[in-house]
Amino acid sequence: MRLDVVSIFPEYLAPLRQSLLGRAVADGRIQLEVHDLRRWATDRHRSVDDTPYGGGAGMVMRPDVWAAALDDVAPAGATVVVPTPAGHPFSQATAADLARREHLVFACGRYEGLDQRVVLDAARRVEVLELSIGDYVLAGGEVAALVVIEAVTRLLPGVLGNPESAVTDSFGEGSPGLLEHPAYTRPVEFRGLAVPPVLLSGNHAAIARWRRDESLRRTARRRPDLVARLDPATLDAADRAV
Ligand SMILES: COc1cccc(COC(=O)c2cn[nH]c2)c1
Repeated sequence: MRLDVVSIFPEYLAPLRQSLLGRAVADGRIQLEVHDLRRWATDRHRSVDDTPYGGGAGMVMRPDVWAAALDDVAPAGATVVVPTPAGHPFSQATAADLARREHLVFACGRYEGLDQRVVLDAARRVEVLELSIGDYVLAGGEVAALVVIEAVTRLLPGVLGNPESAVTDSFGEGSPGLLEHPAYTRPVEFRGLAVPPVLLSGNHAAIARWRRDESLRRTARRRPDLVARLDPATLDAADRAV
C-alpha cells in the first residue's frame, strides 16, 4: 500500500515512522510520503487560506493550492481521504474497505476546512471520502489521519506483526458488534482485587460464556446504540437472559 499525506504541519505525521508501522515503512512493505502543502502555494507569503465567502469566522483553505497538490499527489486510482467533522462516520468496516486499496491520499485540512470545490474537482478523477472519526472538532485533520492510518494498516497482512483478524466489525473475540470483555493477567490478586474465578477454571465453555456475558453487559451499559443494531438471530437464549 502507498500512503501520501498532505498537511501544513508535516511534522505532525512523524508518529507514522515509529514502531511497527515505521518498520513496515522502513522495509518497504508500505510506501509513505508526507508533503508540505505550502510547496504548492504560489504567492510570496506562501498563503494557503483566505476569508470565507458569505462571511463568518475563521479562514478557508484555498482551492488553487489544494487542487495543485492533489493533481500531483493523487493520480487516477488513488483514494483521497479528507478527515472532517462533517464526514461520513469512520468505522471498522470503513477501515477494512480502505485496507483493500492500493493508494490512499490524506488531505489534512486546518482552519474551517477546504474550499468545497477541492473535493468536487478531485472527485471528477479519483474517489474522495470525507470521513469523521467522531463528533468533536480538532484543530486539523492530521490527528484524524493518524487514527485512520493506524486502523487501516493494522489490518494489512504481514505489515504490523500478528495478523489481525480481517473481520471488519468484531469488537470481541467472535462477538461481532459487541464491546470487548474485560481482560486480566498476573498476578491473580492485585491490591485486593481478584481475577474472576471462572478465568482460572480451565473450563473453556464456561470461560467463553462468561466473556460473552461480559461483552453483552458492557455493550448494553455503554453502547445501547450497538445493542439496537444487533441481529437478534445472533443472540441465543443464554444471551437473552443477561
Ligand atoms: C477538512 O475540514 C476540517 C474542518 C475542521 C476540522 C478538521 C479536522 O478534522 C476534525 O476535526 C475531525 C475529523 N473527524 N472528527 C473531527 C477538518
